[in-house]
Amino acid sequence: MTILEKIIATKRQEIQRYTDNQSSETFFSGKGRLADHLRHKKGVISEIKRASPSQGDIHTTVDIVAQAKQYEQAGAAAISVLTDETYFKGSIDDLRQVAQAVSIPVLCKDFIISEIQIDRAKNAGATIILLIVAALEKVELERLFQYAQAQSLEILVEVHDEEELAVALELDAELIGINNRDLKTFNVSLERTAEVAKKFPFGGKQILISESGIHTKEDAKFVYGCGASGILVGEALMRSKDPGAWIKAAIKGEAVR
Ligand SMILES: O=P(O)(O)OC[C@@H](O)[C@@H](O)c1c[nH]c2ccccc12
Repeated sequence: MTILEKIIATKRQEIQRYTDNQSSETFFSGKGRLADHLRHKKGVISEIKRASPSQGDIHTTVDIVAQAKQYEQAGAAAISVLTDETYFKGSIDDLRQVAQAVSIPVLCKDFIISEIQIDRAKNAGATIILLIVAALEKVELERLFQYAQAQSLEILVEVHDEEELAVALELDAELIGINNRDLKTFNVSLERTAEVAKKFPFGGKQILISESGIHTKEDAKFVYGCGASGILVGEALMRSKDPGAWIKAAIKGEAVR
């Protein structure tokens, strides 16, 4: 069993137990669209990530609201919040707190396999959800994609290779993330972005986001140079003493395509 299969199996059990789905209050309005931001300028999607299966604990005691506000003040394009409890030590309440505290788009970062999770993300204040091509059958992916669209959510479709990119393009996804980390082996290489970008239809409505393993300003520059409009950064920001400075430097280091 790969780690991805293990996470999905756990998720199937977890969603049976969700009880907090009744909230009708949303913090949706006025946050804007990530796609609109990234169409005009390069951006950093800054992540709240307490722990991960590959790194173990990263920063479990973090004040997530203070961290999110620092991201926003530094000019982050959006904030990503890990909501998986078992493997990432996150929670839907983390997302709710962050969504209330900031006025930029908020991504619910989880392994979504059911509409229940999409409702829950929206109720907590997410404006973007993640759908991982490698985690879903094509019919499920299509169904969840359409469901999220109908809820006016933005959808980041995550791919890892050319074949998965083709699936994302078939869906007509606007936000496409290339995960530099292979969720089956945990291997990380920024070359993934370079490789998959060769097949990316630049100039159309699709927006490329490079995800994972971006640690330095040079890394950011490299993937922006491959054509990424956005980068998704977790660990480097969670370990940084000054995440605001990191974000500003990454934006400044942008390479023009
Ligand atoms: O911490 P990193 O290497 O900067 O990575 C952030 C983000 O890309 C990563 O958390 C991620 C990308 N896709 C995912 C899917 C599920 C969980 C986590 C992820």
